[in-house]
Amino acid sequence: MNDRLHGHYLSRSSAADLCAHYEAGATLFSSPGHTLLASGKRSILAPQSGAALAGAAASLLRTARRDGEALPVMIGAVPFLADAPAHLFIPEHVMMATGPASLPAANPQAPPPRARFPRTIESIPPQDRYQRAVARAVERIRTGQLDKVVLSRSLTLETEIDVAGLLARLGARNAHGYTFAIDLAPDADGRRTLIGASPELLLSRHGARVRCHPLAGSIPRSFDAHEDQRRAQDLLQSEKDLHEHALVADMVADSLRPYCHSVAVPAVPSLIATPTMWHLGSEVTAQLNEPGMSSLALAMALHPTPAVCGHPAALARSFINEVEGFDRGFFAGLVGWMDANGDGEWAVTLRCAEVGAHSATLYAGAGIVAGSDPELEFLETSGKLRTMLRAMGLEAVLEEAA
Ligand SMILES: C=C(O[C@H]1C=CC=C(C(=O)O)[C@@H]1O)C(=O)O
Repeated sequence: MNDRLHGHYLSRSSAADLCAHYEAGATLFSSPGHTLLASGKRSILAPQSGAALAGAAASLLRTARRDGEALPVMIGAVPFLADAPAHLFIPEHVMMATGPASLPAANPQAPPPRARFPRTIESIPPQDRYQRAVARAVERIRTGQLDKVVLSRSLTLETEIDVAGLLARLGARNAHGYTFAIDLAPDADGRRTLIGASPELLLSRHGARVRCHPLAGSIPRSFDAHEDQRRAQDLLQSEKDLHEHALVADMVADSLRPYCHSVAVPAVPSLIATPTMWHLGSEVTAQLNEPGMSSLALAMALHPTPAVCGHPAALARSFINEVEGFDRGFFAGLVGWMDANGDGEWAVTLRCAEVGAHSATLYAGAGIVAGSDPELEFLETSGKLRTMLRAMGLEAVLEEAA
């Protein structure tokens, strides 16, 4: 972020202060580098197709600047599907601090909150249908019709969620990731919040410096330290996971090349740990050719990567549409912010839920390649759902949902 932003527009709070001041209706985005707390909506971007989104966002930021806003920032979420409406806005007030929004007072080892068990749990698709869809995907991949597809599932819980408490716990447990709570347009039932803790940076741009950190290839963690290490080492050597990962890292690098030079991809991926999962990750760096290409424009050029859709993308998207059985909405899209210079950070919208007044819908997916095992892929999605369920104090929901 532009250093001038520290000067006037944004106050000098600590990231922990900002997280502590979050209340339902505000918007917070936190990365390892920056935390932004926004309130009010000065202007909301009108619905746009994916191709027109970045241009319209830049133009709204220019208008805000012309109207006297010294350093406007746009924040919000873009859905998985290019033709579904994004929710991006310029807030009335933004406070920004350096560093992630982990609350020192919130101990990651502390017992989870005592939550009331949901009145109903709806799993779409249920386990048997999810596993059949994986088996069908594997067959298509083996016959050469697809290389990879990401199949996901959703879990809708009828329950009331304390969004501020949930955000504080997510921030405390995922300080290395991207924690967010985006106030969405309310529906007939009231306020809706997109909340989560994603481990995956789609793209950041600061001046000419561009960074992406694609993840793909995963295994759930174990409470047993020895077993946990064994799983991590297996993942690093798994041919299936290395192939699944390479499809994403190569595609990210190829998508940057028309706009960037010095695109660097590590020769081998490294291990990335979240409290519930091990992942393979590659930090891709590049230098931007055209200063006019904003972080959102670049992010949209990458989206959807094979970490959330598949390869080839159009075929994977139509297979997802055929078999998943629910609307992904903002899940597997992007979430983040951008300033009027085009600098910004966009994370992949993962390990998240859309929370309404009386229900929450959680999402998780897994990348399917030729070597995928349907039951292991289902267990992988359960591991990913644990990020949200553990912070909600509702891990027991997984047994019920299976
Ligand atoms: C689709 C998800 O994860 C993606 C990101 C990291 C690893 C993934 C995997 O190994 O399948 C997925 O591609 C999710 O968390 O719901």
